[in-house]
Amino acid sequence: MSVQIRNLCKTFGSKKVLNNLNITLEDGGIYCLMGPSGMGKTTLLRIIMNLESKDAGEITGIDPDVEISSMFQEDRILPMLSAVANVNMMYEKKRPVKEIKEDLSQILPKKCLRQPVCELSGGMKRRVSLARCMHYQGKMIILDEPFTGLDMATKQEVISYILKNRRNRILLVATHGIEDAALLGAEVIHLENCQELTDEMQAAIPSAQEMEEKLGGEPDGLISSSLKQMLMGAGEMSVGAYMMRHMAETNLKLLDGILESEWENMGSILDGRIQEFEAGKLIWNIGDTCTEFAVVLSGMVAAYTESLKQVESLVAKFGQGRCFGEMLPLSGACSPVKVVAAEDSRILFLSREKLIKYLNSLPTEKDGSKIMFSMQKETAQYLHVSPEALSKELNDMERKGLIRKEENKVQILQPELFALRPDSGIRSIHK
Ligand SMILES: Nc1ncnc2c1ncn2[C@@H]1O[C@H](COP(=O)(O)OP(=O)(O)OP(=O)(O)O)[C@@H](O)[C@H]1O
Repeated sequence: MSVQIRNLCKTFGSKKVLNNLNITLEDGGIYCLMGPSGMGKTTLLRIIMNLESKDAGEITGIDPDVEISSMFQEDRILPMLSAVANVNMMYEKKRPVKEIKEDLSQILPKKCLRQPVCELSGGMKRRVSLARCMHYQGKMIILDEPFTGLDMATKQEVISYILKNRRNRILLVATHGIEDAALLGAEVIHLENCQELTDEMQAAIPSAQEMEEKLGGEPDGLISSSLKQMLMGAGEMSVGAYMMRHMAETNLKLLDGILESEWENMGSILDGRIQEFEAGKLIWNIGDTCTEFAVVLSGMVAAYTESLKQVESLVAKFGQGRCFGEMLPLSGACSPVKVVAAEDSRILFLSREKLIKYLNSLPTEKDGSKIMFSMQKETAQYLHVSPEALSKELNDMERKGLIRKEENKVQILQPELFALRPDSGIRSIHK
C-alpha cells in the first residue's frame, strides 16, 4: 500500500512551514526530497516519523512507530561502542559478529570496525549511522542528508550499499544534490511543487534567474523524470559510460566465479598481455574501438567521460580484480570514456575474440549475450523503469529530436536541456 500525505500543514509560531502539502510515495519507490534550505524537508520527515506534531492533514499507509527506519542529520550512534556493536543493537537476537563485519566492510575500512565509533572520522560515523538504519526492518527508509562529508567515490560505494540492502522498501532521501537522485535512480520531489505556497514561502525560493545563474541553465520539463535524472546525472555520457558507472556501483564482475589466482593464467589461455601503467597514464581514449577486455591486476584506474563543453567527469573507479569496459569489447563498440591509471597499475588485456569463444564455452548463464541482456534489465531496474518503458522513453526522446540513438550510444542533441549544476558531482576532475 502506498504512503499518502494529504493536506499537511505545519506552522512554527507565525511561520508557515508546510501548507496543504500532498505527496504519494508508491510501494517500493525511491524518492529524493529536494527544496531550498529552510523549506521544511526535515520538518516533513519528522512529521512522517511522528517526531513532530502536524497542525492539519493526514498521513496514511505507514505505522511510524514500527515501520520506519531512519537516519537523522546528526549521527545517533553510541560513541563508546564499536561500529559492529552499534549495528548489532538493532537486533533483539544478536547476529554473529562475523556477519555484521562482512556487511560493514562494504562501506568502512575493516580495521576500524571494532574501534569505539567516537574515534572515527565524521564521514565514517555517517556510514555507521546509515548501516544501523539499513539493518532495521520496516516498510520505509528515511535518510536525512546521508551523504554529507562523503567524497564522490565513497558516496558511490554508499549508494551501492543502500540499493543493495533496500529490499524494495520505500526509500525517501532528503538531499541538496541533484546527482544524488541520478545515482539513486530516484524520483525527485520538489517540496515547493507539492503545496500551496504562501508569499513568504515564495520569497524564500530562488527566482528562475537566480537558479539559472546558480545552475547554469535550468533543465526543461519535457522528459520524464527518471530518464532526465539519468541523463543529468550522466551529463552527456553515453549509455555505455552510464552502464560502466552502474557496474562500478553494483560491483558486477564478469569474471565472477573464476578464482583470482586464475586470472593471470587466463592471460595465457586467452592470448592476454599484461601491461604496466604509471599513475596518470592514459589506458583508453574516448573513441578508441575496444577489442580487448581489461582486468585490473593491481592498482586503480579511473574512467572519465567528456561533455560537449570539454568538461571531464569521473564516471567510476575500478580497483584490483575489477574488469572495466566489459560491455565494450563484447559489443565491439567504441569507448565512450577515457580510462586513466589513477595509481601505478598492472592491467591484463584479454583478446575479445578469444574471450567471446571462452564465454560461449561456459555454462549458459555465463554466456556473453545473456550477460548483456541482464545488464539492460539491471539498468532499467536501477532507473526504476521497466525495460520496455526505458526503450519507449528513448524512442520518444528521439522523435522529439532530443537525442539520436546509435547502436550502443545515445547522443544528446540538445545538451542545454541536460545542463548540470556547476557544483554537482559531475565536474572537472582530471586535466
Ligand atoms: N522546532 C522548531 N521551532 C521553530 N522553528 C522551526 C523548528 N524546526 C524548524 N523550524 C523552522 O522551520 C523551517 C524549516 O526547517 P527545516 O529544518 O525543516 O528545513 P530544511 O528544508 O530541512 O532545511 P535544510 O535544507 O537547511 O536542512 C525553518 O525556517 C526552521 O527555522
